Amino acid sequence: MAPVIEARGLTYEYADGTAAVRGVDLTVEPGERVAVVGANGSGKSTLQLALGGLVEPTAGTVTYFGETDDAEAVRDRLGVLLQDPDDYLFNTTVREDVEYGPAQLGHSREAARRRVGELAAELGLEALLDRPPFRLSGGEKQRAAVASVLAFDPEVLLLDEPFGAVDARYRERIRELVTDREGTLLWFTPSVDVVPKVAERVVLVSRDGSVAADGPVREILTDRSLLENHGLRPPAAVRLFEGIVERDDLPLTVESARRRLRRGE
Ligand SMILES: Nc1ncnc2c1ncn2[C@@H]1O[C@H](COP(=O)(O)OP(=O)(O)OP(=O)(O)O)[C@@H](O)[C@H]1O
Repeated sequence: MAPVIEARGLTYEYADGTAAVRGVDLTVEPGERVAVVGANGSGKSTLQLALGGLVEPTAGTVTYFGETDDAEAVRDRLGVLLQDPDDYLFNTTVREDVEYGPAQLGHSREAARRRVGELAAELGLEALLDRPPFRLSGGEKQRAAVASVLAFDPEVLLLDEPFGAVDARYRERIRELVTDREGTLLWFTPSVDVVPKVAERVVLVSRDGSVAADGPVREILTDRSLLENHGLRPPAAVRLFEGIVERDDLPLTVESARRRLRRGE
């Protein structure tokens, strides 16, 4: 099967000359779960826009499904969640916003309603569906935006900081909704702690917008000097056990660190 996304020499410069993405080569295979991590301002959001076909690259190419360079031709297969939930919520009610995607794709009204009902229950939006989106809190807006992207069940999800202002309970729900589904995932975030739970591969973006490293989660998240050189640090569980157990044995999540402590290893 052809790669879902294949970027070659992908570069994006803003009008003021800021080169936010530089010469990125990235191949994402069907079903892969990739976390794109990097410090604030390293270019993750811009990379997401360029990979999602929402900005025209200044140089380089992005090919989708081995078929086309035109993101609009595959728009219904890409679920792009931007960092700012206000970009999604433009209808009179939250319900209309969440139903918008499935309706655009010609799903039956009944199927759309059912899917929206399921997502609303999962994401605690039921009481909010008939409210205007601008009356929601930051975390509620973020949950509604996540629901609107998941509602049309795209083959590829490109999520920029989907946790945003969301509290711990709904973070867990969003994480489950996203990882329980089949399909390809690109999760863009400056916080590495969530990465082992959502991805098996990490792309580390350098402050100059290029790719500094691309590899398995364990290899990258246990490399303190690599992460520190790029403005990040290892996850809490790694920091706790660093120097106490071998690198290959480091727990990557707090949950596995806790299990380790319980067993007294
Ligand atoms: N509209 C714009 N015009 C000019 N420069 C911009 C614009 N938007 C972003 N930038 C710059 O591009 C660079 C990359 O920004 P981007 O938002 O892609 O980074 P990021 O890694 O997503 O950051 P964060 O973790 O803070 O969300 C930064 O230097 C930023 O200041």
